[in-house]
Amino acid sequence: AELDNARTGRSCSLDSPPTHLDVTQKIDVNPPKGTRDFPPEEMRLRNWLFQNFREVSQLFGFEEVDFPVLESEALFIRKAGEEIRDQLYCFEDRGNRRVALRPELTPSLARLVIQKGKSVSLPIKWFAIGQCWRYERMTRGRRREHYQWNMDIIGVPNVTAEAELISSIITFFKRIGITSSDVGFKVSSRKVLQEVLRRYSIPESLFGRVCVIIDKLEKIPIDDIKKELKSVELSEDAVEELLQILSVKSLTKLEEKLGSSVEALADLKQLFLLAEKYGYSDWIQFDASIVRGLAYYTGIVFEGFDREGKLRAICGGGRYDRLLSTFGGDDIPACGFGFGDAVIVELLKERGLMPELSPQVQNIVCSLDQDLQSEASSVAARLREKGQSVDLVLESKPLKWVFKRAARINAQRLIIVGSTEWQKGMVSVKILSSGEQYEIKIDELE
Ligand SMILES: CC(=O)Nc1cnc2ccccc2c1
Repeated sequence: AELDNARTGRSCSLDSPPTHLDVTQKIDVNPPKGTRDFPPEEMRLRNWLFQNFREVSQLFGFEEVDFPVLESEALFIRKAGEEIRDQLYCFEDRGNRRVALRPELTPSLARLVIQKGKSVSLPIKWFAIGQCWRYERMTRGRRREHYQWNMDIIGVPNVTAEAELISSIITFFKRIGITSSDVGFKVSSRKVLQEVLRRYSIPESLFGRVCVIIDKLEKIPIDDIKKELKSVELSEDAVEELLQILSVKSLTKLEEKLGSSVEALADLKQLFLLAEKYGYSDWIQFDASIVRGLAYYTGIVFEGFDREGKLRAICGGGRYDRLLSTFGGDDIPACGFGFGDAVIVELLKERGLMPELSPQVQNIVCSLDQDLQSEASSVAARLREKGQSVDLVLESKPLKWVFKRAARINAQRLIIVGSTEWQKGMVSVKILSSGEQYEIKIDELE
């Protein structure tokens, strides 16, 4: 059976994990290709970033949610030629189920909204911070995982929802020192594309695919774009008109081209008016070429970009009014955004805005005398009961060693349990920043 299991690959490589007696070859201590460890310093930066994500989400009254990193593959099978589909980290589990590591959070959120159905009242305002995965050939040496912050508003049809989402991202940027001279938002609406396709009687069913192709503008040669558009039966004229419209950079020009009756125009005008009222007009600009690469967007789309043009999009989002109904749910309007943990760090480095995060501990407690180790433990316990953080030195070490460690962990106070002081029911304290030193009764210590 064991051999059989091993052959079919049903069991992991070893039935029992190697014990200390089994070590023959050294294991690879690096994490799997395209993935990262988070040692303390990197973890402090990640926690700082996520804390800001959380505080902004709560400032906007959003509730936190989360979902399994593993989902049914069916959640992400969209036939629109999206890159996210080509790189799906999917496999067959031991129960022969097709599953995937989530490449994004929105489909899981949609699934949970439908599952909750009538038991949650609209509008829903949820946020999540979750690890997302992709499997791409390591030829490109890119990462296979990243963390995404998502905020979504479900059940609000008008653009006040998109205006609110953009406001929350700007609030985040401001909190970490990024201004509208560092970053802007390109805003458009897919209803512009929809209108052009309608005028050339292109079937609605091709809408998602056309958007995915258009999103590759500036990423692949224009001729390939034209070829791909032709492959979805767009006529020469339709392609020309499409590319014409996409180069429009002002709402007035758009109105000239499309006429004032188009819904896209009304949405965009209202969004820019709301931006004015929020006070973030200088952060956003209309740019018809913005379509985003996810097939399910149906209306306003936006992306945060670095004005120096060195980095890839920082974040992006938009309206996806049809996603819930494609999952068999009711026709509920929805919009949201995703904000990755990679480009933002590059931007902070570029702008010299990386935070100085060092480990902090209030006390380091040690005993200089082997027999007083347990007394040191009781002092540590006492301080911790009072909510004081303590790094307890767990084996007898020379004072020089303790000072070195105290400096490394940034301890504020050194508490020494020494026999002479202990006889008097006291310990000696040293404030490491000032060097001030004094003795204190144990039960006065706090
Ligand atoms: C810059 C970066 O790490 N991007 C990235 C990394 N991993 C991903 C994984 C899933 C989907 C998108 C991803 C995007």
